[in-house]
Amino acid sequence: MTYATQPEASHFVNGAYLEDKNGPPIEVIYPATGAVIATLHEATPEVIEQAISGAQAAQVDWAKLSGMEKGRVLRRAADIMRDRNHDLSVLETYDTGKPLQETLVADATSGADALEYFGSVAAGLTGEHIPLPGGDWAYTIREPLGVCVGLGAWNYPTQIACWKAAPALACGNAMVFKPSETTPLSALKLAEILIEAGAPAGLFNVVQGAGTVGAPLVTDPRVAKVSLTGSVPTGRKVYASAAEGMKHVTMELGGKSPLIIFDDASLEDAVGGAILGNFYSSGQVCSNGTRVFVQRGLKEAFLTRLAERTQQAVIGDPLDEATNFGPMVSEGQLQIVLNYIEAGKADGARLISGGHRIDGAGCWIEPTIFADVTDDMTIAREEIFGPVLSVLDFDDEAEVIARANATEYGLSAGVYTRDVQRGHRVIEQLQAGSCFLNSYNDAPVEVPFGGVKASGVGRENSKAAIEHYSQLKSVFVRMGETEAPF
Ligand SMILES: NC(=O)C1=CN([C@@H]2O[C@H](COP(=O)(O)OP(=O)(O)OC[C@H]3O[C@@H](n4cnc5c(N)ncnc54)[C@H](O)[C@@H]3O)[C@@H](O)[C@H]2O)C=CC1
Repeated sequence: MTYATQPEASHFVNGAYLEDKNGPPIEVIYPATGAVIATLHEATPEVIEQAISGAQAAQVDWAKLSGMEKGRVLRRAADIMRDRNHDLSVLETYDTGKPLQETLVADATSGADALEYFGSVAAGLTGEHIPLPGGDWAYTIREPLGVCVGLGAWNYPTQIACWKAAPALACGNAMVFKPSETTPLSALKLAEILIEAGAPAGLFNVVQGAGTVGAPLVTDPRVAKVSLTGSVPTGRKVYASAAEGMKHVTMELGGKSPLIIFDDASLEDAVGGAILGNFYSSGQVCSNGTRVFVQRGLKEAFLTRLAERTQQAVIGDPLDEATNFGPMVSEGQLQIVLNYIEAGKADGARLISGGHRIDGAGCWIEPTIFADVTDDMTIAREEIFGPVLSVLDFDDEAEVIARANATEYGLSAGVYTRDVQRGHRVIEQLQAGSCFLNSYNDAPVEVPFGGVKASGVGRENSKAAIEHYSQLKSVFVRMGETEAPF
């Protein structure tokens, strides 16, 4: 790797690295070993001020560029990211602990897709012409919002930064991005790359810190929009505080998504979907299908095959490309997951495999499968955000739809069946923003992504994201005389 894990400085503001050691230190831990790989500092009020005022200044000139010009910068950034995918992936593995086998294909590459996609749509962002009676007409102008704030979670740091920056910048906004304090490294690389690609200084800034740094970003009157990827409790706080300032929001929050497997499903595909939807990124994926409803006829065969395939997980050095199951992101998250496993046992769920911390340094936990889980158990109700798969039994379609929807969340849902009509019929009734039929956890940039109910507001990716980073000005044009009553 050519990148050092210790960045040049903690923040990236106004086109350059910026340090202010007066902020409390943030130790970055490599979760596979527990080693401290970098020390950064939380942003002080002075750093936050520089970032917001720099973004505000940069946004004015950036907005004046044509869509073609803006798009060209984003597409160049996408190319640079792809060229450096290997080094960026290694850095992401150090930051998160996710195996290199995953980060090589799902992080910087997904970020590059977003930059390329929104770089390509930028030139097509126009208003419309609206003919009116009597020869009058109106037109609309699609305008940027101004300075946008992005707040990231720790599970997909590069992807989250790009999914927010790319549509924001394509629409003519500037951004101040605050990564999760657990994974602060990779967003800095995006900031460097955007400058290299020709973005003006101040257009995309990175400031470090926890909620104490996020909160003043959200309330700053110069900020027009806040996009958060995080938990539901944080979402409630950030949404409420953004509402005070009547700001636009995008909320990409947590889930407890159902994965419904009918007994006519392809067993191998259904088991594959359950593995993807529970153990990829060691279960630290918001859209995971953690309530696996299996129709009773397939239950025992499903459990047997799932346990067999889970035994084949290659758990080990995340930098070894053969490894496909890594550690939890942090000791704190590990303890949360272990507590949920204890709750599952205490509630009477049947432990099929896993269930323990893996001895040694780092934050390792076994991929864990529970069977005979019932709807009222804690592990079936609360988001665990770790490799804990719960199998629930069901008999018929209407019953499973009602049970799948009986949650405050609504991020994702999956259905495995060979009956095409049933597949679509069931999905139509599921309360979820992103649904999968005979698949799980796909997130291509062309497709809208986001939740319903407590799982979120707004959509990322696709043309839908444009609506969340721009606003329309309507201009009415009268061609005749102005008629007034007196
Ligand atoms: N729907 C989606 O697209 C995704 C959702 N998530 C969700 O994220 C959660 C895990 O990530 P975490 O980092 O633990 O989430 P978190 O909610 O603890 O933090 C998210 C971000 O918000 C910041 N923050 C916390 N309090 C704040 C406040 N009062 N004001 C402003 N900013 C504040 C944090 O520093 C962090 O950058 C899970 O619930 C997961 O489901 C994760 C990935 C994708």
